[in-house]
Amino acid sequence: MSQKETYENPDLKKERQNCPFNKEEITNLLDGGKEKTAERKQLENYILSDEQLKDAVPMEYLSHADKYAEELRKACLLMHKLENSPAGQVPTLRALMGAGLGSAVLKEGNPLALHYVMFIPALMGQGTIDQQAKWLAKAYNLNIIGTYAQTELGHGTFLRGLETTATYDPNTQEFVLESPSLTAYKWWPGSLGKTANYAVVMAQLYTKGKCEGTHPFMVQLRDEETHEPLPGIVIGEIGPKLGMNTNDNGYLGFEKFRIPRDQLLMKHSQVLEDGTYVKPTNSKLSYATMVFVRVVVCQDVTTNLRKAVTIATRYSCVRRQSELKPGDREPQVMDYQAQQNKLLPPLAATFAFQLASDHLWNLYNTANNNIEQGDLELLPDLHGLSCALKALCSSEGANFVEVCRQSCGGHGYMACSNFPRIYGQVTAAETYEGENTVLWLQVARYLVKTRKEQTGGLSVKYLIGEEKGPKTVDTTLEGIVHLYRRTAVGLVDVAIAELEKSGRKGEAPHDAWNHAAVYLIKAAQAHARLFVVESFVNSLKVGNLSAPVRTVLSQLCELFIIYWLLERSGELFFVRQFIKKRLVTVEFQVRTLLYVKLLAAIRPQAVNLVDSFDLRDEILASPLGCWDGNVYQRLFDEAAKSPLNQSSVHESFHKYLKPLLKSNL
Ligand SMILES: CCC/C=C/C(=O)SCCNC(=O)CCNC(=O)[C@H](O)C(C)(C)COP(=O)([O-])OP(=O)([O-])OC[C@H]1O[C@@H](n2cnc3c(N)ncnc32)[C@H](O)[C@@H]1OP(=O)([O-])[O-]
Ligand SMILES: Cc1cc2nc3c(=O)[nH]c(=O)nc-3n(C[C@H](O)[C@H](O)[C@H](O)COP(=O)(O)OP(=O)(O)OC[C@H]3O[C@@H](n4cnc5c(N)ncnc54)[C@H](O)[C@@H]3O)c2cc1C
Repeated sequence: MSQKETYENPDLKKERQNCPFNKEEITNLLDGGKEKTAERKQLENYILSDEQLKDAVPMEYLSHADKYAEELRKACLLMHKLENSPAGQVPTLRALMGAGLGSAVLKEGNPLALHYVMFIPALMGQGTIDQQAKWLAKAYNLNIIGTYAQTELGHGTFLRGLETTATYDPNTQEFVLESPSLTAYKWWPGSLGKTANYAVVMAQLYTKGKCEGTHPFMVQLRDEETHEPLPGIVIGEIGPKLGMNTNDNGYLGFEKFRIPRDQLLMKHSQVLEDGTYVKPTNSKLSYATMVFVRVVVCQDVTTNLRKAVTIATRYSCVRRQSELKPGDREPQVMDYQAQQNKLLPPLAATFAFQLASDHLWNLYNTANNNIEQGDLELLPDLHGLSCALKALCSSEGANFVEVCRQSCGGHGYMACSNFPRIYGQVTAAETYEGENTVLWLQVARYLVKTRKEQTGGLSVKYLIGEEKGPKTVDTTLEGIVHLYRRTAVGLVDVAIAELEKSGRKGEAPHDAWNHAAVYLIKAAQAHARLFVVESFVNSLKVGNLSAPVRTVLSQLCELFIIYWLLERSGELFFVRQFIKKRLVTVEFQVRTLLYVKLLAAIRPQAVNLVDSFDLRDEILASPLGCWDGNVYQRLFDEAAKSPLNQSSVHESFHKYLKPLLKSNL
């Protein structure tokens, strides 16, 4: 453990005794190997021991502007620390940008995040070699700080509807950027409000009088010395949000703002000096930065979920409430089956999401290397899978975080529990980088196309040809996975039947699509769940796991896939064969029995499992989830920090309350 205190709550101590598996083995598995664990720990010691990176007062008590200034101070200090990092610059940067180590220092949001997460990836993915040579070193050295400015006040989802224009002027060989209306103003880009002085801006490219669609442009926004907005740039911050308040999301307008021709990022398409437009091999290549972030979001959400589950699980073993057996001592709330039903599925989900995200990350790297060589074959599968997993992990993740909060009763509602921040971050991921419903519909488009044309990538191969496998109840893991597969195929077929029905009624394809949306979304979600479940089951078949670790992970895997099946049992009714063979009822009864048994089997290992995540107290940032379980003392200590507790009578008493008390109303 990273920190062993002298005090350890006796209930937690008991939970940790006789752990049947080696926690470190799971830690290493999640980190990606023993060396990676050692590297992470070394890095955490390096960063978290720096007194200057600690908060003097909890962020909640600072004003909006002070919060920003304080997080920016720490973000800049972190960047200085990169140079001497024991783990090397790149691994340190990665760790600092995510929901793990970075969030222990920058709790309200990193004002430099967009620079690393989108601006640099956009330069790499969209810039030519020459453009990269010109800008990348400056960006890496932090001589310039950038963001990704795409969304506008009027349009975020519908990129073809963006209004910002970049019109080529062959006389001066410049593009003229213009925001033709209020709704054309960029709105939302992170770091834009106060931090960034450059941006990759997505705008409709006009040349020779023709619109060629949205393209990425490298744009300087602020003076490199004074940081004042350049003439023709209207810029500001959009104000407080549900969470991530120091990411300084901003707005941006252009008033006939000119940039040189070579600031169109021209890796995939070009505008020649005379204004001739050269098309990309695929018009969606300009969307590639979003694909990258969707992949990363899955990992980030998983880390956040791990934090929420650790806090709720430890607290649930410390918290004693009510009566289980009449007259007995109040039990740990974790001993209620109802509490296990809340917390063990999200615990299992952390493993399921991580394994699926690992698969997606591998696909991303392979596809990206191929794209660099001009081979776009994997692009549709990458787009389909990244949309599916981003939408699934963020939506399920946000629901699970909220359940974790509720499982901590009143104390879970305290800001210091850290649930509000974790929730704020996870639910943001349901919206940014493609609103989830919109992404589900993109996935459905790919599924329908695959099923109809009988051709598609690896993740949709099961939709090609007749499905095989047992048609009766089969209680093995393989049997359950097959049930997921049949449900996913069945729902795609139901959606296609719905589309065809509307077609026969004479509806145009776009109307038919809109009228089948409920079915299409269900099909896309079933597909995403199938992928996660298959990844979990297949991952347990390979690898050098010790028998005790394999046992507990298999239990979690089984629990999770049964949990989802029961949660979504309604969808089985859409698949006609299941009803015909009365499969639904049998499935439901058999699985519920097994599910309840698994809750009881995993319960004794819950604390050991979250311990194996090896999340330091600074990362959990919650009195409820600390390793030592000293919950009540820590809650008291947090309350003592409230400015309202710095005097016994607040000055407002004399100003307002006393006159009221004396007024005899
Ligand atoms: C820290 C985080 C900070 C946050 C930052 C942000 O939020 S930044 C802001 C984040 N903002 C957002 O995320 C905005 C979300 N909106 C979007 O991404 C797009 O507007 C859209 C994808 C919804 C539709 O786009 P559209 O109307 O242009 O397209 P269409 O529907 O007509 O489909 C045509 C074809 O293109 C295919 N295809 C589509 N995308 C891709 C792709 N990436 N790759 C490959 N292919 C792709 C699609 O499959 C279809 O193929 P088919 O069937 O013909 O073979
Ligand atoms: C925290 C945060 C950070 C962000 N950071 C950035 C950033 O750095 N850079 C940037 O450019 N943008 C950023 N964004 C913007 C973000 O990408 C958009 O908000 C997002 O893509 C959703 O677009 P929208 O706001 O236009 O929603 P809308 O599309 O207006 O969604 C409203 C509703 O309409 C529905 N809807 C829309 N289209 C369809 C459809 N075709 N079919 C069915 N339903 C539909 C949606 O499902 C939703 O329910 C950020 C947003 C947030 C919240």
